[in-house]
Amino acid sequence: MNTQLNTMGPEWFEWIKHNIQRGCTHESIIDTLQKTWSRVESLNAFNDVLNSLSKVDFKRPLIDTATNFVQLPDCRPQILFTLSNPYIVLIDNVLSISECDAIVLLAKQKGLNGSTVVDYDSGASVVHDARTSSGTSFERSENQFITALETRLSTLSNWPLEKAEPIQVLQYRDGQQYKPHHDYFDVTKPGSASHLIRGGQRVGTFVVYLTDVEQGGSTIFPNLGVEVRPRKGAAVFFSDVDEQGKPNPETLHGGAPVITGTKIVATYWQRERQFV
Ligand SMILES: O=C(O)CCC(=O)C(=O)O
Ligand SMILES: [Fe+2]
Repeated sequence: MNTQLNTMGPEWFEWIKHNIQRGCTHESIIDTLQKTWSRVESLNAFNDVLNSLSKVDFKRPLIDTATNFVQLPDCRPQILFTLSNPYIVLIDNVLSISECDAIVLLAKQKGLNGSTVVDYDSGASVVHDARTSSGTSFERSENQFITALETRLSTLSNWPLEKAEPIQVLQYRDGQQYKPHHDYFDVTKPGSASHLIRGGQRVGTFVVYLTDVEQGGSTIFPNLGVEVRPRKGAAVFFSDVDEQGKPNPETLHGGAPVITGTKIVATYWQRERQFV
């Protein structure tokens, strides 16, 4: 590890770029960097170079909203609302009522535990009063309902399911909420590096409503004055990044407290690259 007060000079960035382009494994590049630099310095530099390479022709998940319905092989979701910047789309009939019930049942059978948030400094998952829901996560293609949901969301947004995190199910009741936050990782925070290395930035978020809620529980976008009320089987999608791939602070959003009823959602976060 580097003990002098050096910062990584441009020759290191060139070296990383050269090695990525000649096909070295990411692990081997990071291992070599760590012989001279700390883990966080190494991961940050590596992520910076990888990002600068992928931004040349940046693409993000997008939903085809040319027509009001999207014909998928096994269902026909309906577009109800769009906003261009930040890019938000509200889609109804992503899941049928019985599919919602099946996913809720499967999630409850697994057991719902206190939700966590990412600690900015360490990157660890920690329980925090900003997020009081409970939840569980499914492995990719864990069962027929999860596979159907992942396939629909990836087809709808033209983004392969390999570039997404496994689906999580969250439950909120009696005042539980998720205070406004961003889903993207703050690249200036040391705790982000260990997340970014697993597939790059979060570029798309789906929140799929698995229950109707009597009162409260909206997905809120405080900077936009937009509030999406939960509707069983519907989903809200938003791009966490702008057209250039830069994290978009206007995507600030939260889950408002549930006042009456139970809100259960499935979340699906999409990454720049394959999620590992
Ligand atoms: O519950 C919601 O409406 C939003 C959930 C959310 O923002 C998240 O899980 O990151
Ligand atoms: Fe979120």
